[in-house]
Amino acid sequence: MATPTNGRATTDDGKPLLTVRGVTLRFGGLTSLSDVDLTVARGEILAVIGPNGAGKTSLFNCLTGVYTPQEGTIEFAPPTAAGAVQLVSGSARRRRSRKPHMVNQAGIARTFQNIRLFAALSAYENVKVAAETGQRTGPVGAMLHLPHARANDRRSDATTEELLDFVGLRPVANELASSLPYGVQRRLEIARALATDPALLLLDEPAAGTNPTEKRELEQLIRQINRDLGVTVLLIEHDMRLVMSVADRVTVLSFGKVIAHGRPAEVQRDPAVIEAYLGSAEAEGER
Ligand SMILES: Nc1ncnc2c1ncn2[C@@H]1O[C@H](COP(=O)(O)OP(=O)(O)OP(=O)(O)O)[C@@H](O)[C@H]1O
Repeated sequence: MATPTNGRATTDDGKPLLTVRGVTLRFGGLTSLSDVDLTVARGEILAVIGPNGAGKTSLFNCLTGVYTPQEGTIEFAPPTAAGAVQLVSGSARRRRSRKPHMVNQAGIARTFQNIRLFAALSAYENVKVAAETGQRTGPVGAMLHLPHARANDRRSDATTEELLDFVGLRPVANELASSLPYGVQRRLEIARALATDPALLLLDEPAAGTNPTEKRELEQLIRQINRDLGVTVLLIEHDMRLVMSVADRVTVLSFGKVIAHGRPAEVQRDPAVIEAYLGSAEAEGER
């Protein structure tokens, strides 16, 4: 594979990779995120948890340029970049936010709560399309089979094959994405995100809809991505067993606010966290 290099574990692991400061996102009268501060350190696995509607996906959408928060800044500092990249910046009157493809070029890749694969393409093609996005071959170069276009094509093939091996999907490389079982599609989506060589991987509920065996395999895969590829992981997940087992640190959101932050065991016994989850369970029961 054109081995991921952006996030390779380095001696400066622990320095901030992503810094979110004072982010507030409103939809009309509804405040989805309220003055959120969060730091993801290079090399770690950070989980963001919280009851339904707490603002977790909104946060991912702010990080990836889908939404522009009305307040706050987001800074990304991958080890390979000369300086920090401002993903969200600007004054109250003039907000600036990088577009999703620019966020990806900067070194952030994501998966989605509802899987978004190219259903009519094979598993192989899904990953290869992503591997090609980072390359500079234009349509004319590709059409004329120019030498650099052929070299890029070979590189994309190598990356695709190695990533499919990495996630254990080489045997289904030629199957249509839509024909694969749900848990396999989730792994494929992760391989596709990794093909863009990210320093930071955002996983939005990767265990949703998977069975217990797939959950265990996913847990292992997240660890391998972090340890073997040196990719920092920011994870949204409802499955507490998975969160408690893979996360180095956990941030808890409730009604758009950060209510707790720390090591998994600390967060688990934090009264504010217990209250937030109990409250949401009671509200569910009342429906
Ligand atoms: N595009 C939007 N327009 C209006 N409101 C929105 C929009 N996106 C999110 N919201 C609202 O923002 C709040 C937070 O939603 P969000 O999806 O971020 O929560 P979540 O923590 O990811 O929830 P879940 O765990 O159920 O996925 C909710 O009240 C939601 O209805």
